[in-house]
Amino acid sequence: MKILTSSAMKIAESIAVEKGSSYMELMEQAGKGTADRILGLADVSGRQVAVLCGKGNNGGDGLVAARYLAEAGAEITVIFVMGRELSALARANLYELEKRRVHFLEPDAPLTRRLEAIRKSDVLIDAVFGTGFSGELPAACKELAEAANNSRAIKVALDVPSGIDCDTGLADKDTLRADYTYTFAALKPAHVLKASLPLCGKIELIDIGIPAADIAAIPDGITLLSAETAAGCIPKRQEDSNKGDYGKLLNVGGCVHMTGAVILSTLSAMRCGVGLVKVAAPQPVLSAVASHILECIYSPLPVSESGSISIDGVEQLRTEMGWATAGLIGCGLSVCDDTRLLVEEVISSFGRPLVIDADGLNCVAENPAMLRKALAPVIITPHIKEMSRLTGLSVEIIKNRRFDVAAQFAEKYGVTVVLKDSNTVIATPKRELFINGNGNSGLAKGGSGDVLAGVIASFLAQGASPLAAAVAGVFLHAEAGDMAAQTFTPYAMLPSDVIESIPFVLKQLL
Ligand SMILES: NC(=O)C1=CN([C@@H]2O[C@H](COP(=O)(O)OP(=O)(O)OC[C@H]3O[C@@H](n4cnc5c(N)ncnc54)[C@H](OP(=O)(O)O)[C@@H]3O)[C@@H](O)[C@H]2O)[C@@H](O)CC1
Ligand SMILES: Nc1ncnc2c1ncn2[C@@H]1O[C@H](COP(=O)(O)OP(=O)(O)O)[C@@H](O)[C@H]1O
Ligand SMILES: [K+]
Repeated sequence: MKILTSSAMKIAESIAVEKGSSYMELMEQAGKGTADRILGLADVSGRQVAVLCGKGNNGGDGLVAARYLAEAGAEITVIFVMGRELSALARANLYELEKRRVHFLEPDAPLTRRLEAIRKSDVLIDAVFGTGFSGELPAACKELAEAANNSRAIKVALDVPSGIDCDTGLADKDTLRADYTYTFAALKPAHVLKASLPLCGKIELIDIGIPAADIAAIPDGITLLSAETAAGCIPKRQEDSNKGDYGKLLNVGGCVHMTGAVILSTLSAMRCGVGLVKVAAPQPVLSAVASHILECIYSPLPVSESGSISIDGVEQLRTEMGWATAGLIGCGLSVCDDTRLLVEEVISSFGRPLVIDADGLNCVAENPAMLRKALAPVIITPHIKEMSRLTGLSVEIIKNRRFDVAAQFAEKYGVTVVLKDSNTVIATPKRELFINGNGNSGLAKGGSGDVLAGVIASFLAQGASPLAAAVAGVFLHAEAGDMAAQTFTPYAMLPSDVIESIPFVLKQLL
């Protein structure tokens, strides 16, 4: 399913108009679709319906819905929240509505009357702001928000609850909380982002006459990951095969202070079907790996004074790179002069697809241009803070502009970006964008990212394209997290439980 930002939505709108629809017709469909849904929820005849109406086209949608609900016998009160100077489309629909028996509470009506109308409403339609909103709710809206949020009415938000920026999911603390959000033509990022999702109630998509094929063709659309898409990206297995057919993954990482990361990524890679994993790590780390995993093989590397892989291991690493079909570097690696040099060496001389995670990325951060030296595709898997180090942008900017930041980095350095967060975003060098909606707060624990890196690297080693490996990996990892949370709760689940859940999720997907 395609998700459209506010600007992409405008493109969809203009394409629809070029093809013969009109802005007025689109608004009519949005308002009528809303009224139909409300009539499916409740018999409104003789009941109180309050419409909180803004100045823009979101308000216009509310006025159209009010007209249809008035025809169904509802007692309508329109409350002008932001004044009466409406957009041209909204104004035309206000003119139509004025011909009906409808109460209008003018902007200068006493606050008590407006609050009373909200309190006694059976259905409350939030048509103050839609895709045009950003920033903070104005005072005029805030003074009604509390009454709206405490109202016993069925609360229906048009497009997005007012107070939410539909592109970033940023929500004003006084956002009008909806029981239902009816959104038009396509979901917007706020309907998926975990910051705003809980404020939307039940989200329903209303067809306003823009064909799905046109929505799918919008170049700036963001694809929401689904089980079906992920399943299609998992490499196939043949009965007549041997371990050599499923790839050889070289997992370079670990230091004496961090032994668990490389264990988690190796285990998760093995659970996802790779034929062989070789762990290239300092000797003391390999002892820990050996006590946890029976099935992988080892390449013991010399240890530097700080307990990391020493640069003296570079020749051995070059030999191992010749053996592998894909690589993973960074889990528990640590950042020091030796590892920085090693990471640059691996990027510039490994001729196979490579996943760079965690400290591998921190080693790259000083000079991301080294990514351009890669001889084969690279996937980077930064969390927001690591992306901040890579780009020099603040965490806040990255969170608020996650699609642009991921897409621009992917394009600039020719890598596939897996920007991890409560909603992970995938961006390719061709500006394709994906977002993940599943997963839970139980994944917000040290080690979860190592599990994901192993999953993606495993698919890559088996021959999946970088995009397919990222799509399958991100979805499967979050789904395994959801399964682990069901058994253990988000509090108690551990990254190792996520690995234990992988087989069951694979069984469902395949
Ligand atoms: N796209 C489509 O296909 C279709 C779209 N449709 C509908 O149109 C909606 C989009 O309409 P829209 O563009 O008129 O914007 P909308 O959300 O009504 O608000 C704009 C107003 O809010 C203001 N404003 C913003 N932030 C503010 C703040 N912090 N504090 C105060 N004011 C603030 C902003 O002011 P400005 O920034 O311009 O000064 C402007 O006056 C969309 O969500 C859907 O419901 C449907 O009809 C079907 C077809
Ligand atoms: N609240 C959340 N909801 C869903 N997924 C989450 C949440 N918090 C973290 N995750 C996921 O968990 C993983 C955490 O990765 P990371 O922060 O790199 O962990 P570590 O480096 O400790 O292994 C990422 O895949 C991220 O998408
Ligand atoms: K709204």
